[in-house]
Amino acid sequence: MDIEPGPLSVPTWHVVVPVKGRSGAKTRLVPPPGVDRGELALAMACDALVALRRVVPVDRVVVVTSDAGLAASVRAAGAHVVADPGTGLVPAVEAGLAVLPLHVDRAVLLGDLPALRSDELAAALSAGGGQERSFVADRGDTGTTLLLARAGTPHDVHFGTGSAAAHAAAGYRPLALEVPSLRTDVDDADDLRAAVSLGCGPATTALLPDAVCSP
Ligand SMILES: Nc1nc2c(ncn2[C@@H]2O[C@H](COP(=O)(O)OP(=O)(O)OP(=O)(O)O)[C@@H](O)[C@H]2O)c(=O)[nH]1
Ligand SMILES: C=C(OP(=O)(O)O)C(=O)O
Repeated sequence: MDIEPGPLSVPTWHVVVPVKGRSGAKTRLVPPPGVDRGELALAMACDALVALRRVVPVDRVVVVTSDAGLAASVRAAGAHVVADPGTGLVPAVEAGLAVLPLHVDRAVLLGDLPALRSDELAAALSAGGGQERSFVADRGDTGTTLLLARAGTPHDVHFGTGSAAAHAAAGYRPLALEVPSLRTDVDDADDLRAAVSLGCGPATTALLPDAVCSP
């Protein structure tokens, strides 16, 4: 999180990132032997946050979490922390959005994107600037990884199973972009392999045994 903003900066978006605490995180993901699931979930979120930080000024980042360690490092970096209401993903996202005024562009980026690349995120945020409401679907086209609403347009959040269709039904336009790192959310071991083949960030890579990182 101590990375200076680079030339990719897309300054108009404020971005909410929900990150579950260690316990109860990523229950569908069977981690490689010897890897703690909660630590892996947090590492993936850290890699996503570092990529985000290269694109958006840190004081426009809002992390919703109950994890004290993550909250402390996020605050130290200059981003905002909102306490997790503890009632699931949608309430967590809504709690983050609630601290942002309607008159700014507001994005929600999920935190399970360990291979996220700044240039792909910047491309999506730029494309979202052309729509009132838009989203990026996950690689299976069923979930949502990035949800965007321009200034003045309220969000209508439907994260969870089948969220891509739900967001489309709510009037969000799908952004058809070549952004594999932004579409590769990690729910299970197959997703983790896909993320590794794209190249995970350093926090995730450091946790994974060499066998997982080898082709
Ligand atoms: N703050 C917060 N973030 C959440 C919550 N539920 C999910 N998230 C985050 O939202 C993103 C996508 O969530 P999921 O894929 O449902 O993750 P998960 O609940 O850890 O995984 P499963 O247990 O396998 O469903 C991840 O970054 C999670 O950390 C929640 O209740 N609170
Ligand atoms: C959180 C979502 O689903 P999944 O956990 O299946 O990625 C979603 O796409 O809104």
